[in-house]
Amino acid sequence: MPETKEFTYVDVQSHTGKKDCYIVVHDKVYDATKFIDEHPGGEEVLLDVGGQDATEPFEDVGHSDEAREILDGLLVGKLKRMPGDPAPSAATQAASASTASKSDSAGMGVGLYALVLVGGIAAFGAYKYLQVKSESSK
Ligand code: HEM
Repeated sequence: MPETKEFTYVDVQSHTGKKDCYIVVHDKVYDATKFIDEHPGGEEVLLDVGGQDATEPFEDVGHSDEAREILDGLLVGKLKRMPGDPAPSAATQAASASTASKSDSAGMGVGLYALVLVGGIAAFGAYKYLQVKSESSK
């Protein structure tokens, strides 16, 4: 069962060559060796991330489902994080940070609507109040 095989970051880091290239995406370890020559995005980019966490560059490209299927086929195991490893969660964090900022701006949008709504209600209230006042002063 290849999925259950665990690699430390140090294990992965030793597979950086064109004939032996492991990459990490979302904490899973993939043997990209066979795919290097076939990669539509070129072999350079894969060699660049050989032995490293490629979650961020992989996701940045917006790879298709087909690309993800190919990736699944290259799975050799999962990453076992050790204390002191470069935190590839930085990539995950960056990804979640951008999601967070996206939801933040969504929150802003909702806040803006709420503001317009509250402003509208206040204006309507003021209008009614003035109307009643002018009625009573007649
Ligand atoms: C083993 C991991 C990877 C697999 C299986 C893979 C697979 C693919 C596939 C199938 C495509 C064709 C378009 C698509 O279906 O989305 C593609 C395009 C591309 N990939 Fe990857 N990719 C991998 C890793 C990476 C990484 C780490 C980068 C880093 C920058 C990268 C950069 C690109 C680029 C720039 C394209 C666009 C090429 C073009 O449209 O001219 N890929 N990849």
